[in-house]
This record gives sequence, C-alpha cells and structure tokens, in this order.
Amino acid sequence: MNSPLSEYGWHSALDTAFARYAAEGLVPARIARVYGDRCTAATPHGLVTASIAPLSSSDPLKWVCTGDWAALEPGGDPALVRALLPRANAVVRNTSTRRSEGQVLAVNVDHVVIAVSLAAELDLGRVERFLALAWESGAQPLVVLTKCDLVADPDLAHLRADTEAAAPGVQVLAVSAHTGAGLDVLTAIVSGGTCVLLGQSGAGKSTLANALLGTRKQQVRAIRDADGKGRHTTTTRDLLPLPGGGALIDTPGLRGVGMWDAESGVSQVFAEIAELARGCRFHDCAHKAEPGCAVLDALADGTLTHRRWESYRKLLRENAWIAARGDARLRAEQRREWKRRSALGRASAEAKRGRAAR
Ligand SMILES: Nc1nc2c(ncn2[C@@H]2O[C@H](COP(=O)(O)OP(=O)(O)OP(=O)(O)O)[C@@H](O)[C@H]2O)c(=O)[nH]1
Ligand SMILES: [Zn+2]
Repeated sequence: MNSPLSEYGWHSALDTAFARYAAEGLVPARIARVYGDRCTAATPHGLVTASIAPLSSSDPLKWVCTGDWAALEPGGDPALVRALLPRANAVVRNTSTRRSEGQVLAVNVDHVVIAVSLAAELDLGRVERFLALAWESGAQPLVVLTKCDLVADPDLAHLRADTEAAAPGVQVLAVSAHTGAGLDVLTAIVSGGTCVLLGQSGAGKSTLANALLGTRKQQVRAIRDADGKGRHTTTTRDLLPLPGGGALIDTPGLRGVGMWDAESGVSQVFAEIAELARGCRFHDCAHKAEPGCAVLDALADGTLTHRRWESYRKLLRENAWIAARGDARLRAEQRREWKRRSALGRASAEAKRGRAAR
C-alpha cells in the first residue's frame, strides 16, 4: 500500500511498527519541526500542530526530534504525540567540551550531507569530526564542498583530493548553488530517502536546501562572503519534502561538534590507519617506537600524513574522555540497537530499490 506519508519517506517496515497504534485509533506522523513543547507534524491529513508534552523525559536522547516517526492522537486542541516509533538511527553530538551532553541532531536518516564551504580555508579536522558523527549514526555520509564557483578548477581538484583523502569510503561532491554545478548528482543521491544537512554556520546549507527543494523555503541571509563566516540564520531543524520524493532536514550551523561515544565512527573515518596497524609486527603495537611499526613507517614515508595521524589520536582521546563520563554502558546498548535497526532498515530500503528498478 502506498501510504499518504510516503512523500515524507514512510516505508513498509513502519507499517508493522505502527500497527499497534493504528489499533488504538492513533494516526501516523513524521515530526517536521520541534519548538518548545510543541511540534509540527506531517500526517496523512496534512501538517498539524501537536503537543509533545506526553513524551517529556529527563533523558535528552529520548526527546522528540525532527525526523521521528510518531503515533499521534488527533482531534484535541492541540493534538498529542503519544509515542515515537523505534528510531532506525540517530545523529548525536556532544554539545559540551566539559561534560558528556548528548544532543540528537536528526533521526531516521539515510544520508548525512556534510556541507563544507570553499569560501573559507578547508578545515579537514572538522570534516573528520563531522564524518565520525555521521558514520557512528549508521547513515551514509557524503561531503559536499559548497560554493565551488569561488575557486578555480586546478584548486578545486586539489581541495577535492585532500578532502577525499580525509574521507575514505565517502563520496565528495563539489557543488555551487549559484551555477548549479553538481546539483544534479546530489539530487539523484538524496532523492527518495531522508537526508540531513550538517555544517558550520555559513557553510551554505540553507542555500543548498533551497536548491534541492526548488523553492525558497528557507530564509537565506546575505553574509559577507569575504571572510567566509556567517551567523546563525537557521534556528530550528526542519524536515521538508523533496520534489523527487524523500525529505531533507536542514539544521542550524553547528559551532561545536563534540564526539559523543563515537569510537567506531572515528575508526571508520580513519579506516586506513586500522589497515596499516594490521601490518605492525606486534599486534598490540602502540605505534610509538616499536620496531616493525607499519604506522610509523607510513608516517616516515609520507603515506600517512602527520595531520591525519594527530587528528585521529585527538578524536580518540576526546572520545575516551567522554566515554569515561556518563553512563557509557547504557549508551553503548542504545547504539547497538540503532545499528541493528539501521542494518534492517538498509536491507528493506535495498529490497525496495531493487523492486523499483524492475
Ligand atoms: N558564491 C557562492 N555563494 C554561496 C553559495 N551558496 C551559498 N552562498 C552564500 O553563502 C552565504 C551563506 O549561505 P547560507 O545558505 O545562509 O549558509 P548556512 O549554512 O545555511 O548558514 P546558517 O543558516 O547560518 O547555518 C550566503 O551569503 C550565500 O549567498 C554558492 O554556491 N556560491
Ligand atoms: Zn605500530
């Protein structure tokens, strides 16, 4: 059956999860925006305002988030969000440099699109941070170098190559909302699923969102392009249906992207380092001064850059520090659960795509 919510990304696996709520007369919905104790939710009958008060929790990870699938009790003024369907995945960052304070940025996403402005100097360490969060969520990351109209072709080739080296297994696209370059490829990748746009303030997320949405849905403010910096213009996280199906979640610019229990995400960002380490003579090599250390050899001959090695160690340290705080065990459990669901979700999405291709 084709659900009226399919334009928001509803898929058949959700039918099963929703069945018990349907029996109670609740309606399915996707949370499009959260503000205070209210939200805007997409339902089969259009957008409604609903209260999320019934789901208030002391655990920020359980707060209703843009992208959540929900069971809504209609009719009241306002309608009430009664339950959330299990999340396929969640993109979580640590908001604090001093404490362990997880914030869910988006849930139930297929692609995490990391927007990086070419108007400012390329900060690969930051790209690696974003990538760690993205991989950790279980969604597929994608790096989009924005404003490529501002750089000459030979420079662009270098910038792209540097980014690719920092992002193994990740597609790196150069786009320009001004010339339209690269937008067709990006559109093809994100259509049909849910994607979230992440990046610093001024990275060009809203402009990109507008280009993908085909209309000026977001407020885009002209900022000084000279310094490549911007100030917050997007203040809420909004889920918007894409013209080709699926949905896009636009987020406010992030200043800090702290690691939040993202050890496996970090390993994925630096996949070649784990690969190198397998070649060390000692299996418990600390890569400090051991003989036959493949990592040190790679650093010496330049196969592995010092920048990347230091970045890796920094993120691991930060992660270990955070993991030592808070309830690491509970979070690990939660993460395993998301991973399991994410694998199930991927399988069902692939099955669906397979059918569509026939
Ligand atoms: N030259 C050029 N400028 C662009 C492009 N895309 C965006 N910009 C400019 O970059 C600035 C920031 O763009 P926004 O889309 O507001 O950035 P944002 O990431 O949404 O910023 P926040 O909402 O603060 O997070 C604006 O002045 C845009 O006009 C592009 O493709 N080329
Ligand atoms: Zn070693």
